[in-house]
Amino acid sequence: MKFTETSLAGACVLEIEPHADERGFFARTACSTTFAEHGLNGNFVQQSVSFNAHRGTLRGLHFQAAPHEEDKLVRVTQGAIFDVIVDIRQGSACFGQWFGVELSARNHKQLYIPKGFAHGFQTLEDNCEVLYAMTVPFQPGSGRGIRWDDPALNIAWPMGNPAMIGANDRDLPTLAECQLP
Ligand SMILES: Cc1cn([C@H]2C[C@H](O)[C@@H](COP(=O)(O)OP(=O)(O)O[C@H]3O[C@@H](C)C(=O)[C@@H](O)[C@H]3O)O2)c(=O)[nH]c1=O
Repeated sequence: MKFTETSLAGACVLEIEPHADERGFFARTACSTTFAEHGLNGNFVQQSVSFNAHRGTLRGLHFQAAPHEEDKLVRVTQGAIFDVIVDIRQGSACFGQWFGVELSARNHKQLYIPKGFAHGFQTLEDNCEVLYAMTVPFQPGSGRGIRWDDPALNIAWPMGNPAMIGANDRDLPTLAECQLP
């Protein structure tokens, strides 16, 4: 696996190193030992899938409140998304900054998102399937969000206004209005 740190310290883009032959290829997508060597937590306790029928669908920006903050590893098994993280670590030099990367079934890239980040994505195609691995179990009631169009964040969503967005994501607070972990 190739690890590339993003502009937001601690968050990494991971690329596979395929062993190719006439059948196709084999590649490791996660390894707790290798992750630890890069300062990442690879001890995932849950995995979930998100299916999105329509291009332009937006989910986010989400995080879990303390003490349930989670590290996440995100990848796409069908279609393509623009995946976004926002640094919400109080005292961080990058607080309030965002980073985005295209994750697709074709490029096999993954985004490692440490605790202290809000996360969201916009689908770039119809029928996108997104896989998440998390280091902390889902805690009903601890989910928090920041509005996708917070002017202070100024995220350049590639498809513009969401073609679809969940009811819970329509009226989220801005980062400045949020109670942070
Ligand atoms: C996130 C989550 C939700 N659920 C349930 C709660 C709810 O009834 C239903 C749908 O949940 P949501 O509407 O919150 O799903 P969604 O809006 O897709 O939430 C996800 O958004 C992206 C951006 C993330 O980063 C994820 O961590 C997660 O927050 O699934 C679980 O059972 N386990 C989970 O881990």
